[in-house]
Order: sequence, then C-alpha cells, then structure tokens
Amino acid sequence: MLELQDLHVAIGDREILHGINLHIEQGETHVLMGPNGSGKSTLLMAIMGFDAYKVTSGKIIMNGVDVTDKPVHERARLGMGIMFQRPPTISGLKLGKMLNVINPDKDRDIQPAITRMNMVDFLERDINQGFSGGEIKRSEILQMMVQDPSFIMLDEPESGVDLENIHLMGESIAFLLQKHQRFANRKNSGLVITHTGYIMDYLDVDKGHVMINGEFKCHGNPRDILKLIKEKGYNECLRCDKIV
Ligand SMILES: Nc1ncnc2c1ncn2[C@@H]1O[C@H](COP(=O)(O)OP(=O)(O)OP(=O)(O)O)[C@@H](O)[C@H]1O
Repeated sequence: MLELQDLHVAIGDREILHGINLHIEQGETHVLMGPNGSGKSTLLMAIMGFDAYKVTSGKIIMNGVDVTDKPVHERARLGMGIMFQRPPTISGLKLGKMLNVINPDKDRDIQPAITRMNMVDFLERDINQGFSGGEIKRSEILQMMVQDPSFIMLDEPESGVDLENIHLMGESIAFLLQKHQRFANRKNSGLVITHTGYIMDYLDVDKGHVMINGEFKCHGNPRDILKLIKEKGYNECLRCDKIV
C-alpha cells in the first residue's frame, strides 16, 4: 500500500527527516510516536505532498506508483487522506459546500455520516471558523468519511477531544479503517500519530514506530512501545534502536 524508501525531507534549508524507511501493507494500521518536534507531522505532510515539505532524496510509493513528485490533488485521487493536527480556518467556504465538493460519488448520500458525527448544525458555517477543538476534529473525520480515502493519515486525532467524543472519534476512525472487517478483507490502511495512545483502545493496530530527531529509533508492537515510553521515557528508545 505505502512504501517510503530512504526518505529525506527538508523545510527551507533545514533537513527534518533523515532517511525514513517504512512499509505499510493493505489493511494495516501503524502508529507513530515520538517527542515533540521530532518530525512526525512533517512525515505526514511530506507523504501528502505539501509544498513546504521538500523531498530532497528518497521515494514515496503508493500502491506501486511513485508519487514523490506528484501534487497533493493527485495523491488524494490515488486514495491518500490526511487529518491535520491543527487544520486551518477556511473563511468563505461552508462545511456543507466542502463536503459536496470532496464527495467522489455524487449519488452517495452523505447525510448519515453528517448525522453520525453530530455536524448537522455546522453545515452552514465556514470551515473551522469558531469551532471548538473537538468540533474541528469531528469535522475533519467527517470530511475524511466523505472523501473515503484508502490510505488514512491521522495527526493526534484524540488531542483536545473530551471523553465522550473520544469514543465517537475512536469508533468512527475504526470504521474508516474497516476494523469491523476481517484483516484479509480490509482495503484501507492507516498511519496514526499519538502521544497518549488512547486511540489504540479503538483500533486494532499492527505496528509502532518511534521517531526521534527525524529518524526511526524503535519499531515493534505499539502497545509494548507505549508501555516502554511511559515507564522509561524516550531516552530508552534512543538507546534501544531495535525491534521491541
Ligand atoms: N512550516 C515550518 N517551518 C519551519 N519549521 C517547521 C515547519 N514545520 C515544522 N517545522 C519544524 O520541524 C521540526 C519537526 O516538527 P514536527 O511538527 O514535524 O514535529 P512533531 O514530531 O510532529 O511534533 P509534535 O509532537 O510537537 O506535534 C520542528 O523543529 C518544527 O519547528
């Protein structure tokens, strides 16, 4: 599904990611952890192809297609979707209008998704304008449900979300990642950034990676990695540099 080959990424003149290798199979969900500022969001933004994140060497392959030089809209057309950590406010564009634009199948009724995410009263509001932190996250998940991507990137989906809404978010993300289906039948894959690991209560996650200073330091069972980080901190990951 997604393969990163020795990916180096710079913002301006500064190299942030120093040779990332990653392979995510169809149906798998991987978790990305790491201290603040280590480059996790940069990795997601570079995979999606945003201009400020320059791939200076290495490759991004999606379903066998080299997308390293392809623009964002083409990557989206190939099935990539992203939920930002801090999505921008889009003045002058109503949420309802946006949902209609991104719906790839105009005959598909998106009302059930809108109702499920409790966003009926937000359709006539400019996107994210005055939305609370939790409302922004619900709006982002709703847009993802409508866009229906097959490779789903989520940047701290649980941050700023209250306990009741975490349940809604978790269940909805599990639905997006087809966790209700047997692994062999799943078409969708995901890469999820989390600090707290709460989202793992809802997702059957497959592999975890720890990023430190723009490099992967540790790979393995995400729950074991989280436990290690909670007990010993990221310094242990720096020392570990292996599969746990
Ligand atoms: N647009 C930008 N311009 C300049 N520097 C940036 C930009 N975006 C990110 N950086 C820098 O790149 C480094 C990695 O940032 P990034 O947001 O990828 O980290 P992160 O691991 O996602 O952090 P956090 O856990 O705090 O969200 C940081 O030093 C950050 O200041």
